[in-house]
Amino acid sequence: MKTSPRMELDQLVIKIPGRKAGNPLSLQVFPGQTWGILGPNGSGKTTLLLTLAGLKKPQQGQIHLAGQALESWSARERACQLALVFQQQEDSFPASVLETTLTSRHPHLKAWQRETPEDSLLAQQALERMDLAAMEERCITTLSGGERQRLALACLLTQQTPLWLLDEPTNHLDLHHQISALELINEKVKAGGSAIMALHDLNLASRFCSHLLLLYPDGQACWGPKDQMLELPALERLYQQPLIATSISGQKVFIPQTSTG
Ligand SMILES: Nc1ncnc2c1ncn2[C@@H]1O[C@H](COP(=O)(O)OP(=O)(O)OP(=O)(O)O)[C@@H](O)[C@H]1O
Repeated sequence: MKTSPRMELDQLVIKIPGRKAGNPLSLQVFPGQTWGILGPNGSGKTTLLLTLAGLKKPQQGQIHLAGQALESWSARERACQLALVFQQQEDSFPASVLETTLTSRHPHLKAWQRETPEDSLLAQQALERMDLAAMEERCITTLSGGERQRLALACLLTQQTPLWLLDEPTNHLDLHHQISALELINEKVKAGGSAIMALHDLNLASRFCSHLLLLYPDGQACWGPKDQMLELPALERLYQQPLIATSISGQKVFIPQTSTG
């Protein structure tokens, strides 16, 4: 049986203030795929993710989520389909780590319904997975940058959606937690989920993405399976940065060239 795309972009043009319309994006994200969005600062990665989340209107084109126009989903139904991690987490009030994680179950509950013991268990398991179990009673305003990012990932996990949209998921994370976050995403995708994430680290993109979308600051774009996208000239043009390409254990690795070599 043919698998249906989890998300489909059809001639999508995002709105970037002061920039002329970029290349229309037409691509399909299937279960089992991790798409990386690569591009320099200001190229539109966050704007694209916000547009895919339904939080910004596109300039033109269509987005389909699970076969249905994105705008036709109610906010609650949409939150059962896709979960987000964005760069700045705004906390509306000083709740505990566990309470905050539990709010990710709300899209799955009826308006009057309280969280069940199963919801609490899911939240606690997610906190455990993100090494935050010992902090579940802490007020979120006391967390460090990396701990906050891990909390955002724990919330994503607790929301239990088939699609994850992530804006620089490794932001603020130490090396161990960067890899553990990306392995979590991989695990989710291997189990039939899908992820679309903006990344600045080419080597992590090479290792953890199946597909890449390259966004240029002038609005040009190209996309496809990662092996076709990880070509030196295209990447050097993307970042305006000379690179050295090598391979370690069959994995492409890129090192920025500096004026000293
Ligand atoms: N409300 C706004 N008014 C004016 N310009 C905006 C506004 N929102 C975004 N922009 C501009 O749109 C462009 C794309 O921003 P976006 O945050 O999507 O880039 P990005 O690729 O995610 O960048 P970074 O790598 O720095 O996170 C940037 O030049 C930004 O300054």
